[in-house]
Amino acid sequence: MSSLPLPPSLPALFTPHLPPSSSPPSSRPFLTLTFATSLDSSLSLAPGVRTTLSGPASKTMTHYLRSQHASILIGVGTALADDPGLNCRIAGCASPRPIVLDPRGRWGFTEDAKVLQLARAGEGKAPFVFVGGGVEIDEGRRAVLERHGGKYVVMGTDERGRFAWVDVLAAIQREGLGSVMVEGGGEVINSLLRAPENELVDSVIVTIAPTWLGQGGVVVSPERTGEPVRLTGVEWHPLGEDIVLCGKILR
Ligand SMILES: NC(=O)c1ccc[n+]([C@@H]2O[C@H](COP(=O)([O-])OP(=O)(O)OC[C@H]3O[C@@H](n4cnc5c(N)ncnc54)[C@H](O)[C@@H]3O)[C@@H](O)[C@H]2O)c1
Ligand SMILES: Nc1nc(=O)c(N)c(NC[C@H](O)[C@H](O)[C@H](O)COP(=O)(O)O)[nH]1
Repeated sequence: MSSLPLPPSLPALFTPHLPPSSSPPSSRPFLTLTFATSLDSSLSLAPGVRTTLSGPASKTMTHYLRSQHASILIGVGTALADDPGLNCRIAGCASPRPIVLDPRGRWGFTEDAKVLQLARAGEGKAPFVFVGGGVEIDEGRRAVLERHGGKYVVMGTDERGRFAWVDVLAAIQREGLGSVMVEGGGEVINSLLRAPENELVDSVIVTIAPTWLGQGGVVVSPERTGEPVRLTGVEWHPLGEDIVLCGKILR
């Protein structure tokens, strides 16, 4: 796969918003929430539809962000819709460990999944798939995953069949992964932006693309469980025709 050139100015712009390179041991991983949105707050044209929003410059930034995290997390809806690679395509950069939240065991991947193709080629890592305790794991699929260096991680779920975010972060920490870049999709982002879960978010980096996707898209708009969620310490960085918003959630 062709690699993306890293503009020399990019790292300095984003370093203040990324996991510190050396820090005292922490009780949970550093969490960066990052995604690309349209002007009408959509992530994609419809659930299950892969939709390109980032232009080339902000896409390179996303790959740089991937290189700066130990892990990258998506929901199974994104795994099913996008068949993502979840690696870093900047030459010489380390790829993060993909984590897929799949509480009901819906992800029926084969070894043709892009993330596994990349792992086989040494261009990425195989995923850790977090499944709910009640899921009957297909042994063939478990073997495929483990052959590539991935695995299933079994987790408890709440009455709605969800994982608690504190449990997700504790499991990531147990795997020795000190940081996580949460990339989407809609359910994952909205469940993390609501209070009190948003206390777990250390940094927010949003690419805003100059387009309206129209009604019917997968929208970022968290359930209102407290005060409006506002960013502070904000920086706006134009990248190509997009603008990238960085900040921290105001406590
Ligand atoms: N523009 C972007 O940056 C971006 C990023 C990612 C995905 N997307 C798009 O978003 C769409 C997918 O979004 P979506 O909302 O359908 O799916 P999603 O990726 O958020 O996955 C939803 C599923 O993840 C699991 N999940 C989510 N939160 C959980 C929690 N707290 N505990 C346990 N499980 C949890 C559940 O099984 C849920 O059904 C796709 O169209 C994709 O292309 C866009
Ligand atoms: N930054 C960003 N801009 C976009 O326009 C877009 N659609 C995504 N979507 C994020 C989601 O996690 C996708 O699944 C991966 O972007 C798939 O991409 P890869 O195959 O891993 O390169 N992310």
